[in-house]
Amino acid sequence: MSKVSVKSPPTSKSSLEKSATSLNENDDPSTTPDFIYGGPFIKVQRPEFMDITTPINVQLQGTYKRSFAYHSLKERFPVILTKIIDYLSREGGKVKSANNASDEDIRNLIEYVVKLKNDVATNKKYDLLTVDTPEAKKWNEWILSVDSPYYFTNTWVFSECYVYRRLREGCELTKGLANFDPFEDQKIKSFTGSLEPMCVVAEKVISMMDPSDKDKRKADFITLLKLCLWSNKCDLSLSMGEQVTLGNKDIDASPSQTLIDPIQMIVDYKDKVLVDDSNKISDQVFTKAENIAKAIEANTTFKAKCSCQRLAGAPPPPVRFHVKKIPWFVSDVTPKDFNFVINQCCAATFNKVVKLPAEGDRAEGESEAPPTRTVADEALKTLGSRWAKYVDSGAFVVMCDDFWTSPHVYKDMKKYEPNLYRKLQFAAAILFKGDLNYRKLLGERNCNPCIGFEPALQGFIPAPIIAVRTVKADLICGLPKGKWEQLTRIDDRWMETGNYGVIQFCAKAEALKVSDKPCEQYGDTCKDDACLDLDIV
Ligand SMILES: O=P(O)(O)OC[C@H]1O[C@](O)(CO)[C@@H](O)[C@@H]1O
Repeated sequence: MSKVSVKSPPTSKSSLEKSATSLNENDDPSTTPDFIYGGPFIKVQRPEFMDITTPINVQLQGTYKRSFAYHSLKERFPVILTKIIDYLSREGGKVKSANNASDEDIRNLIEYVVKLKNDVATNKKYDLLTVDTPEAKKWNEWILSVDSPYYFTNTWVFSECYVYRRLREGCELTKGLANFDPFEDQKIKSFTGSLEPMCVVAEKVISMMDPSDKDKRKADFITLLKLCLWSNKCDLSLSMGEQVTLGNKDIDASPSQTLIDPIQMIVDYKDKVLVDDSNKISDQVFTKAENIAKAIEANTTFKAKCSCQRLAGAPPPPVRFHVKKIPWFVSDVTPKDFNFVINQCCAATFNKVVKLPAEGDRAEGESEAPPTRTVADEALKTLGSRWAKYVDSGAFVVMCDDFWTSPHVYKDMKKYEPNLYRKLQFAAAILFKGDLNYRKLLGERNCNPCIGFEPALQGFIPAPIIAVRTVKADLICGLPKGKWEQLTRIDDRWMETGNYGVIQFCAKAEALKVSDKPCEQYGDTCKDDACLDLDIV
């Protein structure tokens, strides 16, 4: 079996530049240098830090001291960055030999991350990026265009994305660590620590591949959506790098542990799904899929058309995975991670006898030995091989557009990346997984939790949108009246835990208009004759 390999993009490097003035939350704005330079009578207007949660209809930001943005910038980022510093200090030898790097590279990167950590914690001004790439130049334009270029007083999503982009620059500026992934070790541990639930899920997925009737296929699709939802709990940025296994049990070799069964977890967590559009999604995707299948059988020539009726090029392949070009939010997938997962599944070795939970009222330890189950790697290896074939045949395509690692929210894609918006228009549906995607779908705006999903998207609907998200940040939409208040009364931090989820769907689609941005090739908008694929972001 040839190893799967989707290409990673090139990187480049240059020297570091320093600049900083800072506003600390305890500083009195009237005594900061800007006030003095501005002359004794020109008061510098800066957003104050307020001891409140994020107000309704404003963007998440670190100045609200009871917000998750403030907690993340003040408490979580130092932990995430300290883990990298500790790892480089402890495992520098391993990192050096794996990357053909020098002691100086390790020292420079540690120094860079220490400065970054201090800059975030003390609310320094953003530094400009100094690597000389077109993408870095775009970042500098964005940095120079924000109203308040400080970690706590700019939107949280910009500051958070900026920190991960700076981490990348720290690697790019070294000689030997240009391709080093500071989160690789944590991601590998997370994978190997999840082999048991993955083997359990693989057996279920393999069973779905047998020929079956439409109702069973739709039910299976809904099961896959819910597996996608709850696997999102395994997010290393939320856990700050601590290993998270589904079912939250330490996995050890002895059979004393009961089975970690994500399929059962879907049932157990049923009431935690606050919005469940999975039936509507399943209907929409199946209808589209059947139309495509009929068209293919009838040898239809799929044409992607501009509204000027000229061909806009061959339609895209069926399934597209939009991954991240650089290491991002700790557990986000890069092309290298995509290859790793498929190759590791193909070569998985796992075999364990686990106890099944005691049934009925028979307490554990009664005379009969509790039932057990052998969890083995066969199904996972079969699935891995099938996925490898899909990559080789082009049925799976991996893409990593710069836009996904930019600080922009999705309603601004038409402005910053209209061709990506246009590419997405071909899709039967676009599945956005995760909390950061959800924040960007909602424009990082703490909207009224009861407004519908479509209005919350603020015009970002290149194709039908599916959002599958465990709730990890303080914004949400589509809740039934009173639900938000009910959950907040029980636990006012419920939105930061990952213990609740939504599966939301907007069936509408809105192609780029000429007023948005003419098609570069044909001076008009592109429309597609047939939706061919599912985009997974
Ligand atoms: O992997 P996901 O689900 O996008 O999680 C990333 C999200 O998790 C956090 O890192 C922690 O809540 C957020 O800052 C970010 O929105």
